[in-house]
Amino acid sequence: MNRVAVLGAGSWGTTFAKVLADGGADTRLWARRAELAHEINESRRNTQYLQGVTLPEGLRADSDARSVLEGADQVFLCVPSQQLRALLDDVSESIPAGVPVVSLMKGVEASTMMRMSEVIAEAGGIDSDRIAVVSGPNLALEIAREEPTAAVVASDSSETAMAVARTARNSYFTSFVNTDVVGTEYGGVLKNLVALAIGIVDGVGYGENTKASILTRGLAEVTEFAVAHGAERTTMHGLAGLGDLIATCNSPLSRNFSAGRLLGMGYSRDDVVERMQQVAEGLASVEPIASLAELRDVRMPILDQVRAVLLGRMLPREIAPHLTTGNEPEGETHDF
Ligand SMILES: NC(=O)C1=CN([C@@H]2O[C@H](COP(=O)(O)OP(=O)(O)OC[C@H]3O[C@@H](n4cnc5c(N)ncnc54)[C@H](OP(=O)(O)O)[C@@H]3O)[C@@H](O)[C@H]2O)C=CC1
Ligand SMILES: O=C(CO)COP(=O)(O)O
Repeated sequence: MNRVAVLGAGSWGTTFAKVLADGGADTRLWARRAELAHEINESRRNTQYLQGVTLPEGLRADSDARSVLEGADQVFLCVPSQQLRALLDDVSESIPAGVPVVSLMKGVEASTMMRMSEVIAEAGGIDSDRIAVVSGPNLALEIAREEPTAAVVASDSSETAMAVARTARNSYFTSFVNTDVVGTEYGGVLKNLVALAIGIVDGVGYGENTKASILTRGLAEVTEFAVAHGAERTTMHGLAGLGDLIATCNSPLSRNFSAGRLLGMGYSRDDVVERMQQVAEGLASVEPIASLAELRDVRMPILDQVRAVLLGRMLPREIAPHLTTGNEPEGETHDF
């Protein structure tokens, strides 16, 4: 039996730990607060993050990361992206040698513009063929309720991807594999920005045409960005790209959609951050992704507009009329 460690006991870390335990793995979950670890072990609940969900017996929580990591065959990391480096600084020496290290996160590090797999390689000193990333249409609460779902596991090494996919599989959760780490990661990061945009127009009160327009143009924008950074185009049309856009962009379960909705209702960025109970990664990704887009000369009109709303330079209700780049002469804008 595989022994696995999941670091981070928020909504996704806890859900993914349940996925692994339900797939037969002996699963240890690190919760930074001892009282949360206690609740998980004693009542099989994580009431703050997963209301109404009963956690399996094969999952044990602990607030000591070192004992969670001891003897693990695979390690899964799931804290907010801005916190990953500090976590690795603390625990990387306790990660067993040679085992796969897997990112479940969907952000970039704002200060370095690095993807999570890059932070794992740099701060954790882990070889790229041991690193994997998981992404896809994976709203935590739906999976915790055991609704059938698919994800993608990507690694430079197909052996690593397959080993992780075999562990992250059970009666309600399926993992597909690929070797496009860049595309799989950027799919998860970039759909958060489109979800913010769609949340904004939903908050304004616009209907389905506006949202479908942004989602479809969002896919084109996200694809151009990811391909310019080395992703495979096909990845963006798979689970980690289109799949995650569809799941996230119109679901009240999405924190990014919900944060966008608050912006659309007129709350400021600071108000939104204060009101969010959980991490909305898109808020911290806007600036680094805008900088990366500029570096590769990729035009991202939807991102630009989300950024303008966050900076208070554009009214939320002004987003929709500028779905194309806004600068081309009439007749020179193309769809795909
Ligand atoms: N929720 C979802 O549906 C999905 C989320 N993801 C991704 O998973 C990642 C984690 O998100 P999610 O679990 O949803 O987030 P949550 O907001 O639900 O939970 C965050 C977790 O990180 C912990 N944490 C916060 N700050 C720190 C810190 N400084 N050091 C260590 N731990 C910290 C929190 O601990 P505490 O409770 O003590 O504050 C909590 O356990 C994100 O990148 C997200 O994009 C990916 C797919 C689906
Ligand atoms: O990544 C997710 C679904 O795939 C979760 O989205 P949010 O972080 O917006 O809740």
